[in-house]
Amino acid sequence: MSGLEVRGVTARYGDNVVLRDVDLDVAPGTTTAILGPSGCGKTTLLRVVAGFHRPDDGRVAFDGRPVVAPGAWTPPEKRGIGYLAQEGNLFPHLSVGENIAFGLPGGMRRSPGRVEELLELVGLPADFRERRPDQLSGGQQQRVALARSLAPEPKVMLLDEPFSALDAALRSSTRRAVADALAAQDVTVLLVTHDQGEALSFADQLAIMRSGNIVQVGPPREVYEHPVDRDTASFLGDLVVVPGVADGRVVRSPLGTLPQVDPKPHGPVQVAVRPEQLALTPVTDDQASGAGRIPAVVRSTEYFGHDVLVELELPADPSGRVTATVLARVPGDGSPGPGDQVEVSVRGDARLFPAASGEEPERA
Ligand SMILES: Nc1ncnc2c1ncn2[C@@H]1O[C@H](COP(=O)(O)OP(=O)(O)OP(=O)(O)O)[C@@H](O)[C@H]1O
Repeated sequence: MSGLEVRGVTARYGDNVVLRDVDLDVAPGTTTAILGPSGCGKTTLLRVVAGFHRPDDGRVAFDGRPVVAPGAWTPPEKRGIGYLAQEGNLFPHLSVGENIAFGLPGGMRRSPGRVEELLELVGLPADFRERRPDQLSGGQQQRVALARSLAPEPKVMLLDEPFSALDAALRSSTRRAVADALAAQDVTVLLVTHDQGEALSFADQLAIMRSGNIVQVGPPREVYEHPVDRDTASFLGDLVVVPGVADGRVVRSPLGTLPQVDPKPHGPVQVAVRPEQLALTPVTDDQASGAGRIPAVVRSTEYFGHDVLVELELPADPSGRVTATVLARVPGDGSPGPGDQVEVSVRGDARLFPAASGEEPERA
């Protein structure tokens, strides 16, 4: 049984169909991130689950109990959900304690000590109870808003871009505090985001959405390493793509001859790897070229501290023509500089996608 089950949900605004036959299962007590470009329907899906938008078709069930189905409709306030949006929307005239107590059935008097418990759950000291929201940082405000939404002990928690208003440093510490609090409550979580790193690090399951459809669902690592198509692959992070020719056993490309993993197409393909899959070895005059390594020249570098993006030209063809320009991501210390000769090798598996129409494959 799923903590949250979405089946065949179709939804529209007027004539504009924004969800098309969406299916999604979230196991009880786990977190699923929905990731997709702006306007693909993420928030609408959250609104359907919450009961703020009625779908045209399909069903939604919590712990096997339908809340939307043909002939069944549970209003939002009876669904047992918590909702945390981008701005926590705390009541500015109430103290932190009063804000949290607002979410408690019967208020603070009925549940003595519960406000302090919830503050501790979200990693804030008990004396924050007396503060006003404007005496808190953005991240602390989001934690209080989370404590307020967790107060009624929801079964399902919906998070709509809850960290996007925070700066980078606050975002990662708030994200960790929120993840810990949610894990301790054993709540089923649906997170909407268009931050790839957030989706990959926060969730147990990742659902990629495009134009109202879920195109891939799986553990974050699997989706990152085995994306179903090129759009999904590039949406999740930098991608190096070169043309290649596959024979069912190996694929030949400017990145060398690489073993084929499933699927095993024949003929022209696009060969895709992540920049961090490209390993660089410096070339010295007295050194013979290593097996499986492709000579390349560094065109430029971009320094990010923890790593460096190295732009490389692969002059593999005998005429000296540049066959491809690719990016490698290497550790920040001791990376090569512009004009350096290096050798490139591919670590791990390359993904193969159908050749772009009209593109002539180049043979390495
Ligand atoms: N209340 C509304 N009335 C009419 N159209 C709407 C309404 N809300 C959203 N839409 C449209 O529905 C589509 C999906 O919107 P939705 O907000 O679900 O996308 P999203 O993936 O959450 O986008 P974003 O990441 O930008 O928040 C968009 O084309 C949007 O313009």
